[in-house]
Amino acid sequence: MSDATHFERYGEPGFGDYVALLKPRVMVLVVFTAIAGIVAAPVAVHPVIGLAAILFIALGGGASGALNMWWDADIDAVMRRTRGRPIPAGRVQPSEAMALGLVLSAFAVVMLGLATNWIAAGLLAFTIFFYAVVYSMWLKRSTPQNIVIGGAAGAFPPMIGWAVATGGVSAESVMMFLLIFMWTPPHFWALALFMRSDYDDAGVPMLTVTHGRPATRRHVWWYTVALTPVALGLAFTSVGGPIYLAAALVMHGIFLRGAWAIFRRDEVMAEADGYAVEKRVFRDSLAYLFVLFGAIMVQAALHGTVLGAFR
Ligand code: HEM
Ligand SMILES: CC(C)=CCC/C(C)=C/CC/C(C)=C/COP(=O)(O)OP(=O)(O)O
Repeated sequence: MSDATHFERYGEPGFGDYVALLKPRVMVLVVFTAIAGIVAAPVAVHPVIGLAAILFIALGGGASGALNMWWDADIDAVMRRTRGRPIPAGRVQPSEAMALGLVLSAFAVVMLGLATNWIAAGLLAFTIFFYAVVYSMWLKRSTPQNIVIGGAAGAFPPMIGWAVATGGVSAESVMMFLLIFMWTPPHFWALALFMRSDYDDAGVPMLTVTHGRPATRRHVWWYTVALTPVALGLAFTSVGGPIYLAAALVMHGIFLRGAWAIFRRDEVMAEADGYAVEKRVFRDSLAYLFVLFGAIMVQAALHGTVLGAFR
């Protein structure tokens, strides 16, 4: 085996490996929130421009995922959840992932700027920088506040979408940012609770590792409480309305109930049912953003801005 080539040992990289570098499953929700930002804006976007913008935001998001995978390959190799990723599994060379991430980032930003405007492109560039450099390279390995501050990266896409349509920033787009920003910690900590020792093994200072599980449970609850005024307050802005309000009341009620259950449990109770509550809250967190941003799009359709684009 010693004189086997790299590819004889690990297999040829396939197209699927390069797609996996772009974190496509997470990017579905990221792109969904960006689309909501585009359609909720009070300015109609031509459908072709809108579709192009969505494509370039998706490519930019994917590119930032590739840069994250390149930088984090060493810790991904240690964690059970991530050790099958293309770089730690040996199917893609780190330098290839870095090159893909850099080229795709530049392409996505320039194309978004040419297709729409440079405010939107600048926001996309900043988002990529924030995820790849501020979160991945700096905060992730240095502070348990990593996902609280770094989570801002994932909150920018609706603002990018809004800027695509309007060329600017507004109170509504900042509120949509805050919705994802405040949602990210409970989304992630619910998962960290049932991922057990993964982050300990990798030496990543996640809250579960630095402050322990009871503290993480308290944080899930209080961040979900803090999310309440943002989630409900959006209903009373120009992107909200009765449908959004109904969706927010139901989804936020479910999220609060789950966060409370997490707060009230200890590890013995969680072990006993295989972390069923934590797993459910994580799944519910994904449904939460899909439904709330879906409701924003429905409200936009009712306000006529979507249909207006086709007139
Ligand atoms: C710092 C911020 C965040 C952290 C640390 C985080 C962490 C994670 C982790 C570790 C997973 C586990 C599954 C996987 O490896 O794919 C996950 C899943 C997921 N996250 Fe997040 N997340 C963050 C922000 C976001 C944002 C902003 C979104 C979208 C708006 C998002 C959407 C998703 C989705 C859709 C999944 C499920 C993926 C699947 O089905 O495999 N996350 N997240
Ligand atoms: C448009 C644009 C540029 C969007 C970027 C959106 C963005 C920052 C998404 C990040 C969400 C995410 C996958 C975090 C995972 O944290 P991690 O990387 O620590 O998780 P891991 O342990 O699974 O690698």
